[in-house]
Amino acid sequence: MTLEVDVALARPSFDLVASFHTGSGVTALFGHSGSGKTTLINMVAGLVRPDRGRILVDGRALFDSEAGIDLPSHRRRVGYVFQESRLFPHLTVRQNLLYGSWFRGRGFRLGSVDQIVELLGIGDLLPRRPSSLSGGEKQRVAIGRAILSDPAILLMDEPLASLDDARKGEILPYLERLRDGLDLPILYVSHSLPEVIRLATTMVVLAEGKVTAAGSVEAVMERSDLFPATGHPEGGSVLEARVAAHDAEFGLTELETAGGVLRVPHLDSAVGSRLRVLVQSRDVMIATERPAHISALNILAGRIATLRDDGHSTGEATILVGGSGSGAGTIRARITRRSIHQLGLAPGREVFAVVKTVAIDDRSIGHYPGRPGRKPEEI
Ligand SMILES: Nc1ncnc2c1ncn2[C@@H]1O[C@H](COP(=O)(O)OP(=O)(O)OP(=O)(O)O)[C@@H](O)[C@H]1O
Repeated sequence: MTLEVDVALARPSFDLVASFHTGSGVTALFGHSGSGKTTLINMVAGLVRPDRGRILVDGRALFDSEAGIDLPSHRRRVGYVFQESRLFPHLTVRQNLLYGSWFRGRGFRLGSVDQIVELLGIGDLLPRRPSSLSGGEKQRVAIGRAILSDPAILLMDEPLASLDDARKGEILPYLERLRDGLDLPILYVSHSLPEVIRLATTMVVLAEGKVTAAGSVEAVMERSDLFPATGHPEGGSVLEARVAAHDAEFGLTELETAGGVLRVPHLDSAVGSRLRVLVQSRDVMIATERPAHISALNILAGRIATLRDDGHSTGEATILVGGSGSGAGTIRARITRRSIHQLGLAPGREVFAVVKTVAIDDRSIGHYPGRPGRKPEEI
């Protein structure tokens, strides 16, 4: 599947000019509040009309100003999940789910209703009404309803935004199952970096109505210059990792990365699983000698590649860990300008990156899309 977007819209206080191409899996539209994410996803849905441009799904034009095409929403074959579930309060969960299927033609590409119910774990909820469901359950039903309309693409606008952390944690595995179990591309609006790292295959970064980067999550995260414009001055880096062992005594999981072993709180992933880990730059400290007598369990040896400061109080160091060449990984550390000065940090200097174990949890760990052990380029 492909999604091609090349659109422009001028509003009195806001211009949006966006162009990107993406494929299967989850494409995250990432950017800070007001960057144009909802406007863009609404253009794909047919709720906002671009001034000019084209939007194609698998080569099929949903909108093409030159050709005079502007399909109405109900003919676009898009499923839309909003921040709040927007279920019909007077219908049961079963009726809400089937409502989506009333609008589809014959045949359901994505599997049976039972399969979708099973995939989302909502079988027990079928006779209930939305008012008796938790926020996470409502969102799972809303996702089921959107899928059962048999869309060619699923649009999700911050579907976890109204949920607390516990509910978010509950729903994320279902989103991973959707991504890996259905042949359905998902355009996913988020301003949560951990969510993007966990779910997305591709990332499109928006700032002030412009696409500032688009590509694989790993490649985009390499671009530390992007993050100030996204409202995340403290970006991070994504390390490729493999589950090496579980330490039952202390409730830890050991991850092998290019830079060395990372110990993180216990993860529910089998030994051998391939993961990616977001290490946020604010969770990394730098030492010029290997620290001893320190509580942090993760000390990675490396060399400073770049150093940049904001001219005020803080700076960011990019540290190459695990040697050079293709085996190397990158870690970023956000530290004060005073520390840069006191430690005499400079590009080329050998240092140790210290990562707090508790800074990495389920929400900053993503399974590679597809079956465990597969890398994105193999899918
Ligand atoms: N109907 C409208 N008329 C005029 N301006 C609008 C309209 N809808 C949105 N805007 C403006 O367009 C800009 C982008 O808004 P949009 O909702 O797309 O951003 P966003 O990235 O989704 O933000 P958030 O994360 O807060 O939802 C904002 O400046 C907003 O005020």
